[in-house]
Amino acid sequence: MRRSIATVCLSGTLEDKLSAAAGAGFDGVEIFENDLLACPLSPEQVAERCADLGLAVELYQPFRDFEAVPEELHRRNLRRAARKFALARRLGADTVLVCSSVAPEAVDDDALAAAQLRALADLAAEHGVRVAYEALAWGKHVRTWERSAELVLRADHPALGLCLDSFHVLSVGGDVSAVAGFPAEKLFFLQLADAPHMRMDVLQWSRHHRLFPGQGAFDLVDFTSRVLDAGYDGPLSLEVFNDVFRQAPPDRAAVDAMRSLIVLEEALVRDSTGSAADAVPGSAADAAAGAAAGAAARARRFAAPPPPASAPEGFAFVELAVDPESGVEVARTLAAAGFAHVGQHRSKPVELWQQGDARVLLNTGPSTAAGTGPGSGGPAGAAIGAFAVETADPERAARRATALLAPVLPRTRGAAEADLTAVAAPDGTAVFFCRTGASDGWLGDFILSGAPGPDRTGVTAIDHLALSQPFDAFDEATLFYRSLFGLAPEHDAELAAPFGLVRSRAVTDPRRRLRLLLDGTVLRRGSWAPAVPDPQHVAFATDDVFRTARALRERGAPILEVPGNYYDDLDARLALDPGLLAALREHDVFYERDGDAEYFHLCTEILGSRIFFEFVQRSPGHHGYGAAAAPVRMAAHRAAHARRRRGLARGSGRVDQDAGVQDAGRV
Ligand SMILES: O=C(O)c1ccc(O)c(O)c1
Ligand SMILES: [Mg+2]
Repeated sequence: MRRSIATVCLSGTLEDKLSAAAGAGFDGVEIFENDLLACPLSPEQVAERCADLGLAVELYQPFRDFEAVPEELHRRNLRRAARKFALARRLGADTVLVCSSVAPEAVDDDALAAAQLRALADLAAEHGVRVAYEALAWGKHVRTWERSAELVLRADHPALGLCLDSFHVLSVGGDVSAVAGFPAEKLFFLQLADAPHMRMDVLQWSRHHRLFPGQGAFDLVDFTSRVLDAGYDGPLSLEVFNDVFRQAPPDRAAVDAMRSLIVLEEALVRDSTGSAADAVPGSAADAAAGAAAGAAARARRFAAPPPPASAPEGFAFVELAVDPESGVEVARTLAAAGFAHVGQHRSKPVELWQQGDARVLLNTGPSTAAGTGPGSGGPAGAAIGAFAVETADPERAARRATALLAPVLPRTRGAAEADLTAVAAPDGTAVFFCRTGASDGWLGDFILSGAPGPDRTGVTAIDHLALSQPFDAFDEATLFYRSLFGLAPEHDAELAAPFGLVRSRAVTDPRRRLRLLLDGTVLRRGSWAPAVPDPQHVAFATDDVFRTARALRERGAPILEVPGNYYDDLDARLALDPGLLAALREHDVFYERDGDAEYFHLCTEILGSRIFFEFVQRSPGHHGYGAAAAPVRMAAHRAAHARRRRGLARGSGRVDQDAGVQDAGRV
């Protein structure tokens, strides 16, 4: 099926948008009126540009406030429509979108609405175009797709059909199951948009917060499959009004959009591998067989899906880009946590440190990270440059990543070194796919100088990585990490942090082997900024957080000091055993409880410019990430940072009021 994108999804001039759409591989576009009005090219030149770029002009839109009005206004509306139909022809578009009226003059009269739509369709046919009629969720009288469908049937004209837009249906809790009975030849256009659940005015929600499929909370697989199974065979067209995408680089947004369609199509055909012959009698099995048959039919209409995700087994390693100064501090802290320097890369200035199954690479050379994110370029100061996902089939995982348009990073490697593919995540982090146990695996690139020592500090593995996301890239990053590894969002939190709201979203695989925490600001940050911009952290799992805390303290690691108020509140809220409370307080350990399941975490101060380590002890039933304490932690990091800058010792009390402010954004 053809893949299309509305120009409203992308930032820039019409020309920017068209080249971005073509660059991402779209087959066509919906041209928005405002984009055309502001464009110096004539409609013919736009048509020519689209043809040169290999883009079909699938639709021109929107034409507003047409139906069910007094006769005099109807005549004027027809004149207006004639101009737009002629324009659509000049653009090479054969379909014009007409959205349901919001005009105060519109009356609640289906017979009148249908008659006027029929007149409109007559006019369209004279111009050689069609009208796709769409119910806006906030239309004056026509708000549901069912009502727009009734009008289309009642008007009964071959040049009049339906435009279904997932947002207008799903935002108000509608569903399209009844579309199965609607004539397929009148299904003219399908617009797809996702959105997060929000409780707000539906127009505002639609105009500001739509997302590409897979980035929000709507069930677009169900929605789209019903429309396709009803016989729709036009393009799948993304129509996303989003304040962030409107200011994001259009080339990247277009790739993000294309990735969302590839993943949606994959989900639409996924059942096709389930064989109907395996079905046992019974209604559930019949339904499953029906779904499988539907998916098989759909599969014939789509390009081949990407190779399936290879289930993640965990983190093979995390690589920290460090400069000589921060490198010393990071290494010292790792050593305090019981890590040993167990290997040296054969050709690069990269050290391998290990404790339990937690492996950390310290890279003092050029960062592996892509040139796009905050971890890239310039002296690292210490940042997460890369991480590697352990999987049984790293080659397939890499093929999936490239099929999902993840940029492959150019890599230099010495003779006989492992051929690892790395792709760049939207935040610039390099992502590798590995099989640690393999004879030709990545460990072979290191000269191993010994096993991790018997130094038991409790650290067993990497629990999760927290990656801060550039403001523009949060939703893109969610989709990227989800789709590459088959992860799903587990938690969404909005934290009232000291320097503004922070979004925090955890994504993980069904077995919770790979946990990623994505953080970003809710609003673009101004000049008032934290002393530690965009901190990232590596959270190590420990089986005894107090043992880890003691080891760190004895060896002089910079443990983050937690304010006493935090523990007083903990006591008030949870009525903890006094012994436990005292231990938490003594060791600067944060605590969270979910039913009987507990989560302990302790942090270091910032090492270098933006990373810190966290040590996490979770009971098996706890799937959180310490969100409750995050604002306290952020303030504590700022306090510690300011104190350090002033050369003061831990516990020296109040922070210099100016320290974090005047040097905001710098270290
Ligand atoms: O917000 C709007 O006005 C608008 C316009 C055209 C559409 O296709 C749509 O879904 C919404
Ligand atoms: Mg629409």
